[in-house]
Amino acid sequence: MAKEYSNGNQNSPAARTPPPPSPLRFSKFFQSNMRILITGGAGFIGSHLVDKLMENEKNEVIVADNYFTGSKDNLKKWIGHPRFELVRHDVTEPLLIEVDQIYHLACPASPIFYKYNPVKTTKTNVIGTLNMLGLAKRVGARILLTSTSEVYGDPLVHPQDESYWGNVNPIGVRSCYDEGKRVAETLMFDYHRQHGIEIRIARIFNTYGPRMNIDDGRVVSNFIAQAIRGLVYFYSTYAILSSIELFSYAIHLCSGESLTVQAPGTQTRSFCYVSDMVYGLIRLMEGDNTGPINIGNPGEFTMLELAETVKELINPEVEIAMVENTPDDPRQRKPVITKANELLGWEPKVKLRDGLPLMEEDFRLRLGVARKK
Ligand SMILES: NC(=O)c1ccc[n+]([C@@H]2O[C@H](COP(=O)([O-])OP(=O)(O)OC[C@H]3O[C@@H](n4cnc5c(N)ncnc54)[C@H](O)[C@@H]3O)[C@@H](O)[C@H]2O)c1
Ligand SMILES: O=C(O)[C@H]1O[C@H](OP(=O)(O)OP(=O)(O)OC[C@H]2O[C@@H](n3ccc(=O)[nH]c3=O)[C@H](O)[C@@H]2O)[C@H](O)[C@@H](O)[C@@H]1O
Repeated sequence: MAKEYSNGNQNSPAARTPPPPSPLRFSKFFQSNMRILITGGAGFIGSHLVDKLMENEKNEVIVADNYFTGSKDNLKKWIGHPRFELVRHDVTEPLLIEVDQIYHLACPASPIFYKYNPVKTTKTNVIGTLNMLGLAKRVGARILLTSTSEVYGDPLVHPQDESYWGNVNPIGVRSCYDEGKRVAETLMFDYHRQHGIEIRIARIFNTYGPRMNIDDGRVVSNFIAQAIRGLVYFYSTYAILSSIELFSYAIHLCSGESLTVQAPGTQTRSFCYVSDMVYGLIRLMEGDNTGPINIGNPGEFTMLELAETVKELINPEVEIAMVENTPDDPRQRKPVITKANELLGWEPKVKLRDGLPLMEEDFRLRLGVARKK
């Protein structure tokens, strides 16, 4: 029987019937494993999601990624595993594959990277999402889109709940990402209403943790790398010139890296640790709600507060420098997570002060800088 959808195309009830799952699922000899596609699975959040989903022996995980901002390194522990496959694939091209669930993450997330080739970013969000919805429709898979708090733009409502429609510049340098994700959300709901596709939309707020690209450009990864690199210079100089400490310190101040706070520094963000995020995404995929649902940590910090916290926890010697900002930078951002709480039973567990040191360990390892004894 045709399923009823509140905003569906009333002229075509047949079009609203969800597509049947692949007949393979009912085959006598077919394994009952859940086949899960993660687009963008070689990236920061995607690779943590892979780790979590691979813990369940009933899951087969397939990653499709073009490695623009992701890396095989993030998945090296799974390469060769019988329940894991890695495909070099650009989502702007169609993908023929048989799966039960699709976590659609593919899209550069750091402003530096999504602004690098804005036309490609829009294509990834629009054509890429269209292709993944086409795949979901063909095989009857459930699809989750990782949308973003950037759909709220420079919000005039604070904090932001899901009913807020946002304040987005449609022609600015960030629009390829913000408007791209907004169209991606539109496509998700139109496929849901028109074709009965099972959809889930997560609006992710700034997420941080191990495996972020060191030169990613996002604020937490920048500050941690800058704090550690500041130390390298200080400690190596200190080691060579230990008898003239003052001279060494002066060189450090002149040449070491500073924490680059983009002006005015009073803009706020809310930072969610990656394990909390992954848990939220899985809860959303497994639950009954389409969303959109905010997933983020409501703890709100100015960028100056974040810099002070990184300085205190990682390198009390590092300087904080005020630098020029980029256009259209949102001035405030904090999620209302009542929906996630009530509908998914989800809330974040890791506080910023606990998450930053976990990330520091990973950055030290990759930068080759041990903590000073
Ligand atoms: N990290 C955050 O704070 C945050 C916040 C809001 C939304 N999100 C969303 O979550 C998702 C993952 O973000 P992330 O922080 O892990 O970013 P990331 O850049 O580390 O990962 C994105 C992945 O997508 C891949 N990719 C990019 N374009 C592609 C294409 N055309 N075809 C195939 N693969 C492609 C990249 O190579 C990379 O592996 C993105 O959709 C992003 O918009 C992230
Ligand atoms: O959570 C989200 O929805 C979005 O958040 C981020 O976008 P943004 O908040 O601009 O992230 P950052 O580049 O980390 O910037 C955060 C703030 O830090 C500031 N910043 C950034 C870098 C830096 O070195 N110093 C600094 O002060 C920026 O001006 C900005 O105000 C992500 O990069 C997007 O992918 C994501 O969709």
